[in-house]
Amino acid sequence: MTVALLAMSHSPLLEHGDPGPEIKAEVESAFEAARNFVHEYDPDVIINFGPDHYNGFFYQLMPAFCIGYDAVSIGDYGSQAGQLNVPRDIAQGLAEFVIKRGIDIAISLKMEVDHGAVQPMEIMYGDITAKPFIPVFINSVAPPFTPLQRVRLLGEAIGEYLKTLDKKVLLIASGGLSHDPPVPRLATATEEQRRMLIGADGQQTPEARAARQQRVYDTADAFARGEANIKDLAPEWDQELMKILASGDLSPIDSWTPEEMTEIAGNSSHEVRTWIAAYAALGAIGTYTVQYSYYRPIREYIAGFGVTTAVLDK
Ligand SMILES: O=C(O)/C=C/c1cccc(O)c1O
Ligand SMILES: [Fe+2]
Repeated sequence: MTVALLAMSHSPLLEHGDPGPEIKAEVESAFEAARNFVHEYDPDVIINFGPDHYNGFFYQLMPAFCIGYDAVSIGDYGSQAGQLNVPRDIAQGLAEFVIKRGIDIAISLKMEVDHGAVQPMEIMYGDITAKPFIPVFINSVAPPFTPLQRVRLLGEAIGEYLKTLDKKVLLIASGGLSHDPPVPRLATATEEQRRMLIGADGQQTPEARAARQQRVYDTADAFARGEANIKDLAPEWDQELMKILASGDLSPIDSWTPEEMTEIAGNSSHEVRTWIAAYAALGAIGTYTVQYSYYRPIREYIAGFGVTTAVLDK
C-alpha cells in the first residue's frame, strides 16, 4: 500500500472568469505541477473527497457523509457527464470498515455527483473515467454541518482502511477554500429555490439550471469589479488552514465552528472539509510532507484558490 494526496480548489468559473494572463498562467502552472505529480505517481485507485451543490444530495435526505458504490456525474457547468468507474468491492469494504469504526456514513448504490467532485479528474486526466474512483461525499454546502472533528475522524478511519489495501492510492480533495458563491440557501430561498434545495421536482430543468449558472457567472463578474453582494475571500484564514494541514497536526481545527467559518470565510468555506478528511486519512497512515503548495485569492473564480500535493515520509 502507498498513499499520496492532491487537494485543490474547484471552480465552475475556470472557463468563464478572466483574472488576466499572469494569474491564468500561474493557475495553469499549478495544475501542471499537480498533473506531473499525479501521473508520475500513477495510482491504482482514487479516493475522491468531494462536496455537492444540490445536484446529487438534497434536503429531502441530506447525509453528513456518503460513499458511492456506483456513481454518475450529472455534467453541470459543462463538466463531463456519465458513469464513473467505481470499484464496488473496494467502496463496499471501505464503507463497512468505516462504519465499524463508529462513523455513521451513508452509502449510495446510485450516487449523483457534480462539478465539485469531478473537476480535479478532468483537470488531471481529461477524463473522469481514467482511473478507478471511489466518491466520498462530504456535506459542505447544506447546513447544519457535522463538527469538524467528525470529518477528521472520518478521514482517519479511511486512512486505517487504506493500510489494509494492497494498492497504490491517490487521495483527492476537491473544494474550498474561502468562498461565498451565490448557491441558493434554505434560510433565504424563494419558494422555487426551496423546492430545488429539497429536490422536490427531481433534477432541475435545463432552463432553471441555465438561469442558476448565469447567476453565478454574473456574480463572479460583479465580484471581480468589487460590486458583488457576497462575502469577500479570506486569504489569511485560507493560509492558516493550509499551514495547519501541512503541519500534520490537525487537532487545532477541531474547535472551529461552522458558524465562525461561515462568518469569516463564506457559506461555501465548508468545502474545506474535503481537505481536512483527505489530510487526516494521509496522517493516519504516517507522517507526511507537503511537496507542492500554491495559493492565491481569485475573485474571478470566486475562490481562495489552492493546490497542494503531499506524500508520506519514507
Ligand atoms: O453554482 C454552484 O453550484 C457552485 C458554484 C461555485 C463557484 C465558485 C467556487 C465553487 O467551489 C463553486 O462550487
Ligand atoms: Fe464548490
